[in-house]
Amino acid sequence: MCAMKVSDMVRIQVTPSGDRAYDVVLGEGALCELPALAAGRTRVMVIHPRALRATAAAVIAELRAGAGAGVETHAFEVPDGEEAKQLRVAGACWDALGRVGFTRDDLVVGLGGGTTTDLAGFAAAGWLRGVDVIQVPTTVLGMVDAAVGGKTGIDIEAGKNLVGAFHQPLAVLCDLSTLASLPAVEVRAGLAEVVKAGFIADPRILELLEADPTGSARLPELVERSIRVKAAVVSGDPREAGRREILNYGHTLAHAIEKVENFSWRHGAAVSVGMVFAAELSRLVAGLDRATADRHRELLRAIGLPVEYRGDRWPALLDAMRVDKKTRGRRLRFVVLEALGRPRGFDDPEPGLLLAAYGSVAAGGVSATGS
Ligand SMILES: NC(=O)c1ccc[n+]([C@@H]2O[C@H](COP(=O)([O-])OP(=O)(O)OC[C@H]3O[C@@H](n4cnc5c(N)ncnc54)[C@H](O)[C@@H]3O)[C@@H](O)[C@H]2O)c1
Ligand SMILES: O=C(O)C(=O)C[C@@H](O)[C@H](O)[C@H](O)COP(=O)(O)O
Ligand SMILES: [Zn+2]
Repeated sequence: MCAMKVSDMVRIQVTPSGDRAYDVVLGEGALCELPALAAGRTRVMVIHPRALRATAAAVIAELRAGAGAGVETHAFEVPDGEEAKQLRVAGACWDALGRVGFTRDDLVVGLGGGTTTDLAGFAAAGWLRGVDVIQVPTTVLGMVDAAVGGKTGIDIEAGKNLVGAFHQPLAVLCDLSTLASLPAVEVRAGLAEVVKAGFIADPRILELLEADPTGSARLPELVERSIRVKAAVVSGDPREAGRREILNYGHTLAHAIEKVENFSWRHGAAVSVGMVFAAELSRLVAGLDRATADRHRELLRAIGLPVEYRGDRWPALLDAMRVDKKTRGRRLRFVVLEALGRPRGFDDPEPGLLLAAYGSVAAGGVSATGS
């Protein structure tokens, strides 16, 4: 795998205050940096989904060849998709680490999409109260968002990502060649978080996607720009004491949709609907101009992402939003845009305004009493 010519890598530093700095390495062949980073460890556990069984085997072979004879390598397979982010799967990871006698100077590698990196990061955060993890995202969404910034966690019955930890990785290796096998529907899901980065901080992203909604012509640039947005935000506020919440744009409703749909919706698809809703709320409560609000729907639709959800689900969504992490007491909190690139928090919108904003995404009109 690493015998091929490795192109120049882009390196983006994340400097979380109070924690060690690390690089996000981006480019074709970034994975080839893993053996050197793993050298000197006694054990490496590669946590990967079923879909990446062959890639994991190749990574293990590279580690055996390049990390030194003393490194013992293990692979642990987890389910594809959101099914991996469950307590019983985290428990299975910890049992696997226990079986091989994983110690504090050993290394976990999270190889896969955002669900895998969230799970592997959480497993690493919990094991012996924290061991090193290197994240190797293999989806667009994982590269531009999930693997960067140290938010790890799992879902529980009460809601999405409700149990987790902040645990910064040692490095993030975004090898663009791993995206060759990624289905188009997963690329589109990842573009939702790219669009988010565009609206909250980097409007050039929106122009690039408007020119080519598949993103394919300029994917490396889109990924790099989005990582730069995320790296800058999490460096300033790694544990979401304040500003980091802007990365939650569109997510209050998105996480509620995911919960109401029993986690069968892709995260990126839910974020797409959530951003159309948040844009309309922004228009109603924060003075966002109509053209920028409409731009959300137009771009997300052009990409092929959903911009509507069931109108009869509003009561269930409202219930789910009450356990969002931004909620304080009984006050719901949303991220809104005052203008393009100017996000901020907004507390406790009037119920009528929330319902009106939901009207902008409600297929078949809103039914406030629900089904
Ligand atoms: N921690 C964070 O900051 C953060 C940020 C954004 C999203 N997330 C989380 O990320 C998750 C979504 O991540 P995702 O969209 O990457 O989904 P995912 O991890 O479910 O991956 C999508 C699917 O593609 C498969 N896959 C992964 N890489 C592949 C490849 N290269 N080729 C073929 N198949 C491949 C996976 O097995 C899965 O079936 C959600 O749980 C979301 O909450 C976390
Ligand atoms: O990194 C962050 O901070 C984000 O909010 C990024 C989001 O895209 C991501 O979906 C995150 O997992 C949501 O976090 P949560 O704290 O709302 O669960
Ligand atoms: Zn997200």
